[in-house]
Amino acid sequence: MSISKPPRSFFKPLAIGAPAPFRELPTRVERMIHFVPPHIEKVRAKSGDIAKQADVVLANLEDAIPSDAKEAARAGALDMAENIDFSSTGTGFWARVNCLNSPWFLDDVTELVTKAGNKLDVIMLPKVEGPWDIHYADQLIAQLEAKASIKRPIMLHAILETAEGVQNVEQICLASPRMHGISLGPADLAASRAMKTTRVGGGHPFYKVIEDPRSDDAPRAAAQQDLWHYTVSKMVDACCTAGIKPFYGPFADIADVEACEQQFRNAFLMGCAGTWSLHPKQIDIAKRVFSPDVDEVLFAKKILAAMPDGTGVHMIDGKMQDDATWKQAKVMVDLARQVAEKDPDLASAYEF
Ligand SMILES: CC(=O)SCCNC(=O)CCNC(=O)[C@H](O)C(C)(C)COP(=O)(O)OP(=O)(O)OC[C@H]1O[C@@H](n2cnc3c(N)ncnc32)[C@H](O)[C@@H]1OP(=O)(O)O
Ligand SMILES: O=CC(=O)O
Ligand SMILES: [Mg+2]
Repeated sequence: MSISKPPRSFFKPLAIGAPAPFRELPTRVERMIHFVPPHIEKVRAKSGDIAKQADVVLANLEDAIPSDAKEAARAGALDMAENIDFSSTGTGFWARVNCLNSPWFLDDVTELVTKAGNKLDVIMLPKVEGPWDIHYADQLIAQLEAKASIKRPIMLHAILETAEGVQNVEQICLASPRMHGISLGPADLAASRAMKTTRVGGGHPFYKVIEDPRSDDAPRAAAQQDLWHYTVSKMVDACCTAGIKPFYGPFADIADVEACEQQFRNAFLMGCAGTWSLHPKQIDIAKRVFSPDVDEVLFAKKILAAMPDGTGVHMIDGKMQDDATWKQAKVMVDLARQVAEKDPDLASAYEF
């Protein structure tokens, strides 16, 4: 016997008076989720300007906030909700709460939902291990939404950062209509898996493939491989099956902008919708990488124009096109249209 909810119940609010969950995710460009440490007044003061540049601004209450600054960070997040105008730029406002087994989770969620619930788009939930974590947070948020008469449902975004979470990622994605997406958490995940790296995201010089021995005894060529390929692939498939969005997570070598850009680009090509930015200079990198390439968009537009009903076979610039490549082109052009609405320069480059 199945223990999943009957289809008619899946979209019912979990508390009387709570808003009904979204049936479709709101259409939003979310190329980067910019992390702000809200307990630092100087940085918080800049987050109004950051909100004009970033697609999403997130008040971080979890890791990177010292335990004696947790209350200050929570108060800072409420201050951001009250004093920053996110709506005029269509910028998302998110908060990363402390994890479920911490002493701060309950107060984080209670205060955020009851005091800032009409401003908050998404709660990011760290260290999610299975669908049971989502069910608990889902029910609690619904009760608080009802109590505070919140008008629109607050979504949930899980971080994939434990071996158990990776094992259960499909059920996590399908656990609730409140789910917005999943981000890869390579630091906690590396620790959970006992991976032998101190890096946060990106490659590792010791994780590589080398060419066969050479007859001239010359040094053998080697190329670093992607430590995160398996997890990102699994996350993308699980998210797309559930109709939610996959994201890359943090890249902590702030000075190495080239490696950051490459890690972001790999994630973009594999299907991720966006990434995290930890430092202002990562915002522009993410914007560049997660906006589709102009030449690819122009080529995709040619495919759509050549096959108005999306069927048949055509040759364009020497390349075979058919119903499948039409769908690939549509992914590219649909995203370009969304990006173009936010970015007039790209709108003209994409020739909309
Ligand atoms: C594994 C994980 O969980 S990752 C998620 C948790 N980690 C985080 O959220 C980290 C967020 N980022 C930060 O705290 C900081 O960027 C740090 C600690 C990484 C680096 O900070 P700094 O050494 O101060 O960086 P730097 O000196 O280059 O900063 C340049 C300017 O940008 C500002 N700045 C730095 N980070 C941010 C940020 N995230 N948002 C807004 N402004 C920022 C600084 O205040 C500074 O401003 P100023 O020139 O007016 O003084
Ligand atoms: O929270 C993020 C991580 O990499 O851990
Ligand atoms: Mg983490």
